[in-house]
Amino acid sequence: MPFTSNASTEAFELRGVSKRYGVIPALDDVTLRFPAGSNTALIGSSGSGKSTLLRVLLGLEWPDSGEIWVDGSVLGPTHVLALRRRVGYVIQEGGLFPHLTALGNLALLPHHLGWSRDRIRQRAEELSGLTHLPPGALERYPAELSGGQRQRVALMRGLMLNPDALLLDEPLGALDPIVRHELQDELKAIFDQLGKTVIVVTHDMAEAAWFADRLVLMRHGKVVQDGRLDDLCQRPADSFVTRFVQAQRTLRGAAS
Ligand SMILES: Nc1ncnc2c1ncn2[C@@H]1O[C@H](COP(=O)(O)OP(=O)(O)OP(=O)(O)O)[C@@H](O)[C@H]1O
Repeated sequence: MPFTSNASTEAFELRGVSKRYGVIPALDDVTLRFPAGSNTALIGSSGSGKSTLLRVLLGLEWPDSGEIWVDGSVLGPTHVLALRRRVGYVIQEGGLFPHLTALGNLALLPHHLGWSRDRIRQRAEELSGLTHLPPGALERYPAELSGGQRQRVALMRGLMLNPDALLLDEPLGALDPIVRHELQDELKAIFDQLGKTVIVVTHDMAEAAWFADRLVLMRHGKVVQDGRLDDLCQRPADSFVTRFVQAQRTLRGAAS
């Protein structure tokens, strides 16, 4: 089931989705649509349910109630393997296997799907160009790469199978400000170039607005506001949105 470019079908949709861990509501009656080809940033305080939202879209967790729709069909256990091949998932600090080289990490899933060594290397080299991974880095182990290089490899791993969508959970959270800034530019260029459905989780509103026109702000498992940066700043849905916006301290503000 390829992701459709038909505007009437959403790439992903949550319909009244709730998920609890014990007494904690990680997602509380969330309804959201993510059109094919759209870029969305999920923001919110720690523990507001952003990662859980990505995980239920991938079938890594199942909602207690409500439905997940992917490309016009309800997501069920039988779709999960196919879905994993069609959706690249990138997490903070990459989640690379330390005992495998960068290429070994990239090769895992394609190898399992029967790709030849040549095809895997060719795809890895193509993606090295796209993500600006330096020559020779494919042969190195994760511990021999910088944080930024590891994150590039993690992104490449997410892109290996040319997925229709990318779900990124704090992909730049662990990087120093200069590398983070560089990778923000590169990721944005990659999103624009590839035109995939992208959902990115970040704590940083400026980064969220850089990646996506649409910002979804969450709190205690609920969507508090869904709109553009301007809407959140100029027309906050409630006092939490105002506090969240004001908490994003600018350097200029800090210096004055
Ligand atoms: N496997 C789990 N077991 C128990 N509680 C969990 C589990 N996963 C998440 N939670 C809880 O569910 C809530 C939502 O967690 P989630 O990781 O989705 O939030 P988040 O917004 O991504 O947070 P952060 O920004 O800190 O990563 C939190 O209160 C968290 O402690």
